[in-house]
Amino acid sequence: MENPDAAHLRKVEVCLSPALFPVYYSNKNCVVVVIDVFRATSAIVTAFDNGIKEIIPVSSIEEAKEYKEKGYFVGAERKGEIIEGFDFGNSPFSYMQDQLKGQTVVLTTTNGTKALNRAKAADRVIVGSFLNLTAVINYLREQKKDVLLLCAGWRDRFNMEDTLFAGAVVEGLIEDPLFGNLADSATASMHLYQVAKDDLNEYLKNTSHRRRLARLNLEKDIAYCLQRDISSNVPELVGNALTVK
Ligand SMILES: O=C(O)[C@H](CS(=O)(=O)O)OP(=O)(O)O
Ligand SMILES: [Mg+2]
Repeated sequence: MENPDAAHLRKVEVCLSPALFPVYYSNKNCVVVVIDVFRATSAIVTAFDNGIKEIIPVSSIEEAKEYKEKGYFVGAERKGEIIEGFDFGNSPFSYMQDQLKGQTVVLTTTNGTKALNRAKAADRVIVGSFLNLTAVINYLREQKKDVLLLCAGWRDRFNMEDTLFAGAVVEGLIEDPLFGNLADSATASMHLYQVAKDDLNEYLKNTSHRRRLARLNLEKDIAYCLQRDISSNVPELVGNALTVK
């Protein structure tokens, strides 16, 4: 493909924490990719792979309780653990159950669902994880819009795993010269991914979230979430619910 006119190049930016969400992307003709690799967005992608109809992300435990009282299946997690009284937390393995096929599920998590709600103001909001990496890149290349990769991070702070995924998407996007307007955050994330990509598991061994989940005996979840391209689903926020086409 020929190099497009510089004036028409698409912007690609990485937002390293929901607290830094740039106003520029609110109500704008762009795609926001919400990223919470450990574990919310990996669980969401897995849920759709298992035939769940839709997921309603909510920020607070109170909202989740209201849905629970109405009879919905509700996943609720804080600090890596299932909140008492709910059906499950945010382990991808919880979303592989047959009883969830065709169902609406409500989800609240420490970081991921908050980032999703923060992104709502944008024109299009999709969900990314290593599980659907190439599907996300292909979606963005088809849309040809500006791209914001929003890392859920941890409690409004930077984390490594979400930034690495953002870097992987940037690396995939720049094969198309249209995506030639990279913010410094996009270039830095891509360079980080290029250092880590041959052994993500090893590179992430001494990171904060990894230590937190390892303490909770969630190594199996980590190994699952670091698989690349096992899903072709790209969940998209339509109204207040995530669905797939
Ligand atoms: O369980 C997770 O994966 C995390 C919990 S923690 O607060 O980072 O320990 O939640 P998430 O919202 O999926 O980042
Ligand atoms: Mg996380």
